[in-house]
Amino acid sequence: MSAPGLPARLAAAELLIGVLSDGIMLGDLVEKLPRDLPPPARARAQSLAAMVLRNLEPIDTVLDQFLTRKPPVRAMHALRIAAAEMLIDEVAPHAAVDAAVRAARSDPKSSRLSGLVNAVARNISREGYDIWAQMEPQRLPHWLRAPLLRAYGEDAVDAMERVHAGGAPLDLTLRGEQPEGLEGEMAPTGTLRRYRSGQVSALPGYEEGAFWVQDAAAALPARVLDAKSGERVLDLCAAPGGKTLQLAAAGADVVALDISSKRLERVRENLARTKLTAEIVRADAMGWQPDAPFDAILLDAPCTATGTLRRHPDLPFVKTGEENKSLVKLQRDLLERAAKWVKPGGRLVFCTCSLLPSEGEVPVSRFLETHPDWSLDPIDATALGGDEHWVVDGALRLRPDYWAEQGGMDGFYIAHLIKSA
Ligand SMILES: C[S@@+](CC[C@H](N)C(=O)[O-])C[C@H]1O[C@@H](n2cnc3c(N)ncnc32)[C@H](O)[C@@H]1O
Repeated sequence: MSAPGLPARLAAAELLIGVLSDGIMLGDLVEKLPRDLPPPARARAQSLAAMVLRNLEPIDTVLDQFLTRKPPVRAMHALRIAAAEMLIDEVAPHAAVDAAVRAARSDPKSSRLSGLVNAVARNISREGYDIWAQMEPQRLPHWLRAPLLRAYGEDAVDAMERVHAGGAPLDLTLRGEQPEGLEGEMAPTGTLRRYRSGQVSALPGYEEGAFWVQDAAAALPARVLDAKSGERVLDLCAAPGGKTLQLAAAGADVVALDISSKRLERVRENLARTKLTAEIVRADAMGWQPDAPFDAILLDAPCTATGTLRRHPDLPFVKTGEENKSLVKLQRDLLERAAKWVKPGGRLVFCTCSLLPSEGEVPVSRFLETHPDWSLDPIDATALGGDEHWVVDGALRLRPDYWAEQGGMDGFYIAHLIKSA
């Protein structure tokens, strides 16, 4: 693979500064990159920054061998990016070293350090590979590692950390047939998985709306709900809309509700591109009331998103775990409200892309204890193309280390609840 152009490298360094120094999420930073940065350079910048964040701890350990003290931030990021390119992305060493030196020189704040960047990057190209081979994957932050150790044990957490280091493939949900020229590996659950990154909007079938980006695990809640043609279904907390599209593609009469106008724009764009329809409602679910009850509700509640670290390696650097408390209350309140909007005999899927039991198993079991008119319908994972061991106490407990050899999957908790008739 050749080294990316200078603009992509400089943009990657800006992204790293935004996450590590300013505590801003990558997604928000990418939106603010210069408009004239071409899409391929934008995509490359994002993937370089993500690669560094996923492996920051081991990359810095390698760099420590060649640095007597930490250089200023821009030179440090030039070196981190060069190390990631050489040691992880298999970029030819001379190209990565040259690009790092050019990046350092191009900025007045780091140009006087270009000699140091050159020397250290060359050292990595000679000796870094052997050191890298000894490195353990980056550890999760304590606020997350501790509850995951309690929930899943050390081997599972180690396995999750190994998968996090490798990032995520591109997963696509197909609207219908696989478009001609769109290559990928069909996962047993029906997701098309691509191992090469790149610009999604340039893929065959994108313009025609033949697919949308959605992690294999994130595609399962709508399949569990199994909406039928003509059913009135509420997608509660819908944006950016992957599940809305699935429900609409199944022929359901979908109301897609979310509090965020900005995120609902993405739902509108996705619906327009895929030529699917849904009624969009911008509202706070805590104050909204439907005109009539629904046959089924899919509640994808806001959560810590700790199941998505393969795709969001910035999260451990930006979040502290403090968010969990208010989210847990919101999840409980949303479930309580949504339950009232389901017809007798109707169904509700509650899911979160969290690995924390406090955002999955706990609220659902409390809900069932206090609502005798509701019961848990045990999920048959094999009918979805999954494995039996994904089911714990009748619900799907998906983990990033499942399908580890194929790039893993998002962590998700998915429960199927039925209201008595
Ligand atoms: C996990 S995301 C939903 C992802 C979406 N279901 C999908 O598949 O693309 C959670 C969503 O909940 C929304 N949200 C948070 N609080 C809300 C509230 N009080 N009422 C409605 N939506 C809310 C957020 O704006 C966010 O879009």
